[in-house]
Amino acid sequence: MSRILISLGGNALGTLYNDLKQSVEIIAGPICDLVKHGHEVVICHGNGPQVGYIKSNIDRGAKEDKTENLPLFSCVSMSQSFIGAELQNAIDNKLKEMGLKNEVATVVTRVIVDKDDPHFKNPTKPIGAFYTKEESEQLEKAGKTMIEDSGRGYREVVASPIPIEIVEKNICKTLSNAGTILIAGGGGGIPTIRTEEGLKSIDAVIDKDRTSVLLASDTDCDSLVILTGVEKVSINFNKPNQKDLSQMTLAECEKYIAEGQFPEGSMLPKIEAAMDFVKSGKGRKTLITSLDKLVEGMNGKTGTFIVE
Ligand SMILES: Nc1ncnc2c1ncn2[C@@H]1O[C@H](COP(=O)(O)OP(=O)(O)O)[C@@H](O)[C@H]1O
Ligand SMILES: NC(=O)OP(=O)(O)O
Repeated sequence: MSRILISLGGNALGTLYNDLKQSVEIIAGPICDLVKHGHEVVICHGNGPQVGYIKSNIDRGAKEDKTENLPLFSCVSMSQSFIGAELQNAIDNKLKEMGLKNEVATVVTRVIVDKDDPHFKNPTKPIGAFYTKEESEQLEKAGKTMIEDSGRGYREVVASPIPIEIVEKNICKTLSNAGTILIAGGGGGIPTIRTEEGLKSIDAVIDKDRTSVLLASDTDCDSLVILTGVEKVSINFNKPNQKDLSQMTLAECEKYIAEGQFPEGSMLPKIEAAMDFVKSGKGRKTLITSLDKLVEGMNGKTGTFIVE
């Protein structure tokens, strides 16, 4: 039996509400299967598309309907409860169907960051919708920072500081030790700084793969599985000479990072998180694969394993 941290990609969960509904259904079965076979599961999910949509709807409402505007960190909190609740429904229903008595809970999670983190000055986290080049140029003129995102179109990017500490780490450990299927650190957690007046949330979107490594350590997970939009990590991604990889050692990861094989706003944080997890304990591996390949990947039949 092992305790597995499953990190679910925000883009892999789907950009639209119906995509999200379908994705949570796809993933609920294999997660409950793991539980049935005696494993314990901790889930961390992304929120890139969802937090962008929440923020732009709130911005539009504030402009057109005279409703109040809300900070980005509030939108991160909303994305945690919104995605968490969808996951809880899908997992709960599957648990009942399989005759399992485990419970599932989402913890609203704040994550400490450094207010002087240089990432605040250099936005790298893509959020919201994908735009054409022309639309992106218009949005840049309106003050947004835009990037080209892995051949999928142009997206707004926001600051993504490095997560330092999960505020609710003891609660997460207690719930996990009690056999609860835990959903925490959603959207990378609500970015929060320590000030003389106390804790204060701050506008940014933390990378959930980096937060997953902290959560895995806080809840004593022995495996990390990163589920995203591709079955395998590649070199020369999206080029005619693309090569899909079944395994990468830490040394190979370093080499490919130095070659610029992994973009900052998408695959790079996953590889760096995977490497951090592998380094955190002897014999640890990280699996990166797609949402629908969790079982095959866990059986060693597909995906990319990052190993020592
Ligand atoms: N070298 C690479 N190998 C595989 N996928 C890559 C690579 N470089 C960029 N990508 C892209 O990165 C995506 C994963 O990043 P992203 O969509 O941000 O993740 P998430 O699913 O966590 O939201 C993949 O679906 C793929 O489109
Ligand atoms: N917060 C975060 O990492 O989201 P994505 O998984 O959508 O990039």
